[in-house]
Amino acid sequence: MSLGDRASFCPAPRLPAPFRFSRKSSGTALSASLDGVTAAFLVVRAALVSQPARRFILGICLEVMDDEPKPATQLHNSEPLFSFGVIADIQYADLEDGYNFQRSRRRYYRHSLLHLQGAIEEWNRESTSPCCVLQLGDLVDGYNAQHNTSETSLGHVLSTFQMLQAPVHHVWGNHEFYNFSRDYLGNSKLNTKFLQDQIAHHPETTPSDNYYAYHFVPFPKFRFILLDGYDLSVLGVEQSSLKYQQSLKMLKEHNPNTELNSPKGLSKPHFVKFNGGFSQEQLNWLNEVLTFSDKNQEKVVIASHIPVYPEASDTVCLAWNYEDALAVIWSHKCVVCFISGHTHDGGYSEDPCGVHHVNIEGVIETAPDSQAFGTVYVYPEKMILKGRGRVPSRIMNYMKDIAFHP
Ligand SMILES: Nc1ncnc2c1ncn2[C@@H]1O[C@H](COP(=O)(O)OP(=O)(O)O)[C@@H](O)[C@H]1O
Repeated sequence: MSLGDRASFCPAPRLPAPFRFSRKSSGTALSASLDGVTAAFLVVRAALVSQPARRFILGICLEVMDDEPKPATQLHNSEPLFSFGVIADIQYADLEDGYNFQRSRRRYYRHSLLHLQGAIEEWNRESTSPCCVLQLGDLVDGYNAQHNTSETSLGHVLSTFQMLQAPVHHVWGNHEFYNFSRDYLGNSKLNTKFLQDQIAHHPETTPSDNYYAYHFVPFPKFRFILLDGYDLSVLGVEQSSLKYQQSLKMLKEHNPNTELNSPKGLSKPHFVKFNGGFSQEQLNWLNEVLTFSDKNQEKVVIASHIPVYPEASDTVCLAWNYEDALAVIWSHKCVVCFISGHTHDGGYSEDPCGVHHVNIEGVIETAPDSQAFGTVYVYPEKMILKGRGRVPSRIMNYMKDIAFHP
């Protein structure tokens, strides 16, 4: 990546002094205060130091600019090639407001449907219609199962989605599995695999039916990949199945707690029942698709319910084998961003290989007077996420140099 790419978004005179930077939008991670002189020094230094350090320093500068949501008009004034919508963790249930497990965040079960409706109305009003919407999982809340309202609630959410003038791609989250079995989901409207694209003469890029993942091309040279973060999971699968047994073994090896949803005392707190992982079979498939995308000089967007990059997420929310997913992603140069949900608090970080990890703030924990969704505008040299409400706007530049091989 040339200095020019980053520096155009990080001019020294615009750096506030002192300023605060954060690796996570929740503000719970690395943060520091630097004065303006130090900031200017860092920018100059960035041109001189090694590539990884340069990326890190310039990444900080970019994040400083990204901390405040900005209107899209201030970010870019030419027409995008295309755009797409993102929304996460709607978790609808016809229930009074409640709280998360720690009782630290209010959950607006009923209002989440109105938030979705508001998002759809805005996407439909956009001058450039989004080519699609990525629904990042947890569409209906697990409480529906206890109230016998799983199908009714799913029906309400899906009929709301029918107002959308663009196709929606559904990712599956843990709350899908609290309500439905994997077999049920596969036969439901939440299975949007029929929207996948096939790559002629490359059968290795066709996903197997053992996991719910696929890829599609919304615009020439741009490929979107939906991943199944509950491919290895004890949720939604028959206890007699081999996958259940393997998943339970993996979970228990890292989590000795009686309550497997509890991360208490764990050195790897993401080994909890409400997370899951990627099978080697799915990772091999991902590797084949990314290999094709590299050769075909494509830019790739990956969508998953569960995040894979610790700096951008609450560590308790990461995929069990997030390191394996990162190793595949980092061995290719085509991936621009990894967009996920699950954390509800959101988060962002650019990793050392220039992949932007974006966790979209959850609708379910969004107060009625706010919003939580976004539109990503795709340009030849970058993507710009225009966040609404508590979703911050982000600039995601493309890497121009070769892939980093860990
Ligand atoms: N620290 C914890 N200890 C025990 N159970 C937990 C803990 N955190 C979450 N859970 C349980 O895990 C499940 C998923 O938690 P929830 O907060 O609903 O997930 P999500 O963030 O996906 O909405 C719920 O049944 C919840 O009660």
